Amino acid sequence: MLFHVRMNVNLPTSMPADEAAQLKQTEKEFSQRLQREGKWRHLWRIAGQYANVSLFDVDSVDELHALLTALPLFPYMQVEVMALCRHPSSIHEDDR
Ligand SMILES: O=C(O)CC1=CCC(=O)O1
Repeated sequence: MLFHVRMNVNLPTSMPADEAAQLKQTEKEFSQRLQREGKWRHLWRIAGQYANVSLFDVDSVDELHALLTALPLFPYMQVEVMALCRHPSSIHEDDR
């Protein structure tokens, strides 16, 4: 199942710089593991914003929820999810 996910990150300005850097590093390692596993298919920065657009390929909504809520930055994110299905005109066989 494919999901388009937008994540807006809002770290508190009061957070110490070393704590923010550690969180971002842990987030990076977590997301790169999921990318290598094929669960996090694409990850793009939204230009000019501390936000990303991602494509997840998971087995269920429950799995997506578990992955998103396990993100180290999750407590500081606003997350929007759109479920995707195959477009009849798509030429990409893996669009499902
Ligand atoms: O920087 C972000 O957009 C938040 C994030 C998600 C995965 C990652 O490595 O950083």
